[in-house]
Amino acid sequence: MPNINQLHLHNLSCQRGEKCLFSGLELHLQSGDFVQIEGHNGIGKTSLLRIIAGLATPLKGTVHWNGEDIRHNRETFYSDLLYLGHASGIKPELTAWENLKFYQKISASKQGDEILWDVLQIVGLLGREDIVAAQLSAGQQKRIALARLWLSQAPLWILDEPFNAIDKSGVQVLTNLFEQHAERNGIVILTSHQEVPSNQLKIVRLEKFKFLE
Ligand SMILES: Nc1ncnc2c1ncn2[C@@H]1O[C@H](COP(=O)(O)OP(=O)(O)OP(=O)(O)O)[C@@H](O)[C@H]1O
Repeated sequence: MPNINQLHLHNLSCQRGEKCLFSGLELHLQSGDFVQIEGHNGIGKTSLLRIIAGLATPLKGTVHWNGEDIRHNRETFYSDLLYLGHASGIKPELTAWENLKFYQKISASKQGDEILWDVLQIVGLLGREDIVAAQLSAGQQKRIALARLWLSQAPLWILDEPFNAIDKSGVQVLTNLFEQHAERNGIVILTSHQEVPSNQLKIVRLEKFKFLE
């Protein structure tokens, strides 16, 4: 039986510029949770994801991963985390294949090339693997970035708008992957401006924690 992973956000407040966006945010998540952070444009969804990923500092509060404050335990936390932000993080001068190979190398994966072909097929880029990313469409570039999800061993996935530029069938394939990841002891936290076709999804409404002046 694998250990249960736990993420605990305690009393989080966030300030951007002069403005306090949210305060007193409490959230306990554990393996099996597939969560969407919801709220209107500008409420602070990206800011919250960046705080959870340790990329931004909250005004107040803490993020604990498996009982440890992420500020005191960065190495373990980052090896357990896959964060995909708005920017795709792919290298435009490399081909789709080279981008995946590069990711495989930096994540010290022991998997061989075979899985890269499988993943290229799943994300619909087989046959386009030799084209440099800069010459692919926005949706195809996004698919290269998302292909990392199939190569990742990290239990915690934090995904900012993973469905942007992705067509309807792609949204379904990704949603199925997120459900499977949660079922396999993982945690998925995402934002999305489109509906997520899953009945396993839990919604966290950021309005509930909006800072009222
Ligand atoms: N670098 C920055 N400096 C100051 N304020 C910022 C900065 N980046 C964002 N903000 C402000 O912080 C607020 C929250 O931005 P954030 O991107 O977290 O919102 P969001 O809920 O993800 O929005 P969207 O749905 O439009 O993606 C916005 O009002 C924005 O103007």
